[in-house]
Amino acid sequence: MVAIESLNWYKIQESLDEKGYAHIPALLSIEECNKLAAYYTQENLYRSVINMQRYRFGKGEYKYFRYPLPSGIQKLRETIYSPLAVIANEWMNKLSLDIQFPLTHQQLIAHCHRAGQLRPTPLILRYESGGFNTLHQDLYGDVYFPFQVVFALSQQGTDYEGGELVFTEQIPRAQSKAMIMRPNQGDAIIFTTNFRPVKGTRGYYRAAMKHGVSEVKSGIRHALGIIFHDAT
Ligand SMILES: O=C(O)CCC(=O)C(=O)O
Ligand SMILES: [Fe+2]
Repeated sequence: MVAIESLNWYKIQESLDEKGYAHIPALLSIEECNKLAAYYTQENLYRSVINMQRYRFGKGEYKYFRYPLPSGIQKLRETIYSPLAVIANEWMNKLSLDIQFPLTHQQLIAHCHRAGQLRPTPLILRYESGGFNTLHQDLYGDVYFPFQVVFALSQQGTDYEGGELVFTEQIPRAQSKAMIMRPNQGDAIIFTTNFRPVKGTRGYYRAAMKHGVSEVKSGIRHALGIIFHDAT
C-alpha cells in the first residue's frame, strides 16, 4: 500500500473542490486487492449481508463488516480520514454550515456513537454479470461525513466488463450531469457523500451528488467501500 501521508493531498483537494471526486491510482497492490476480495467469503467478518435485488438497490450483494474491522481496513479508514477532515471543514465553511469535523477518526466515531449511530459501515460488494447499483447516497443518520472512498478490487477488461462507477451531480434548476470512472484494480476513488460546494454568483451553493455502478456486462466485480460515519 502507498503511504497515505505521501499522497499528493493538494491535488486530491483540487479535484474534490472542482469535481466532487478524486481518483488515486494504484493505492493498493494487486496482492492486497486479492486478499481483500477473498474476505468476501469469510462469513464471520460481517454483521449483515444485503441482497441488493431484495431492496431494489440494484443487482448484486454486499456485506457490512462487523467490529472489530480487519486491521488493514481499520487503518485505511483512520489514516484517510484525517486529511479529508481538513477539506471537509473548508467545505462546511464555504457553505456557511455550522459543522466542523474532528481531526481524528476516533473522535468522529465517538460523535456518531453519541448520536446513536453504532454500526460499522465499511462494506465489500460483489456483482456478477447483469449486476448494477442504482444511484444513491450512503447517509445513515444525522451525522455524516461529506466524503467516502471506494477501492476497485477487480480489474475491468480482465475480471469483468462494464461496471463503471457513475456519479451524478444535480445542476440547479436543471437535470443531473453524469460522470463515469473506470478505475483499475488497486485504485481508490474519493467522492462526495451528499453535496459539494459550487461557486455561484452569490457565494457557494450545494450541488447534490449521487453514485452508482453501471451494469456489469460479464465476469465478477468486487469493490471495497469505506464510509467514515457509522449507521443507526
Ligand atoms: O461498487 C462500487 O464501486 C460502488 C459501491 C458503493 O456504492 C459504495 O462503496 O458506497
Ligand atoms: Fe454507495
